[in-house]
Amino acid sequence: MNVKQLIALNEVKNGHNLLVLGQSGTGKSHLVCNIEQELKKGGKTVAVTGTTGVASLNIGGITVHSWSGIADGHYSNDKLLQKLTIDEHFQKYKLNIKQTDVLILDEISMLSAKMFNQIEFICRNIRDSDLYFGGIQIIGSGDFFQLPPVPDLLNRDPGEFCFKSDVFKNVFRHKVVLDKVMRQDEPDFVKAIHDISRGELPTDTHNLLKRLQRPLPWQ
Ligand SMILES: Nc1ncnc2c1ncn2[C@@H]1O[C@H](COP(=O)(O)OP(=O)(O)OP(=O)(O)O)[C@@H](O)[C@H]1O
Repeated sequence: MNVKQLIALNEVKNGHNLLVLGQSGTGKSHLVCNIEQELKKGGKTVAVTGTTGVASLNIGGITVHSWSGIADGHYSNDKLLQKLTIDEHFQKYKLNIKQTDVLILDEISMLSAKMFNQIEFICRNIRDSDLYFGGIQIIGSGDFFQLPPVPDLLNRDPGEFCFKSDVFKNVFRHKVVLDKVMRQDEPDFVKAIHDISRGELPTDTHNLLKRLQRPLPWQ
């Protein structure tokens, strides 16, 4: 692992909630897998979750929706809590919440504020605690310049970024920004990805993209 990744791992080992940010290819998923292994070695129960099926598969986890029972978000907080308390079909989710020491939320940029708040609410209440997430250690990882949450108006979720939630600000007091792209080592290409992810197109990036233009094979 590189220096920033090691700093992040250390923060986690010290028991802090941690937000890991960094553009595409900076090694966020790589770090998450290492964190999982290290914590498991130390005897912790770690839940590795992502916000989409593909993101979860990438890190060998499950979606946070299937870990927690929030499904597509159509339950109110009280209804979901009631289901987790008395519905036998929800006991596996209740067990997840009760038994987990560390919850990893990968690709957190796609998790809406409403979903984030609901997960926090059920964890706190099921674990009967005053602490955020009922004291589960939370590791969020992602890049808010990548995909945003999908609005779900049917379930009254406008798709606000989770960082807009006050809970988010209080939960993530520790943050590490990974800044070394590990996936590519061509500086021009790395810079181009950085520019484009921020919606910018300076002349050098524009020229690089134009240089890559070629006719499609069937043209
Ligand atoms: N410390 C490291 N040493 C060697 N290879 C690394 C290291 N960290 C990451 N990598 C490699 O760099 C590549 C990109 O890493 P990774 O997929 O974790 O990035 P990411 O930030 O999650 O990217 P994205 O945001 O696109 O999902 C992977 O092939 C990974 O194995």
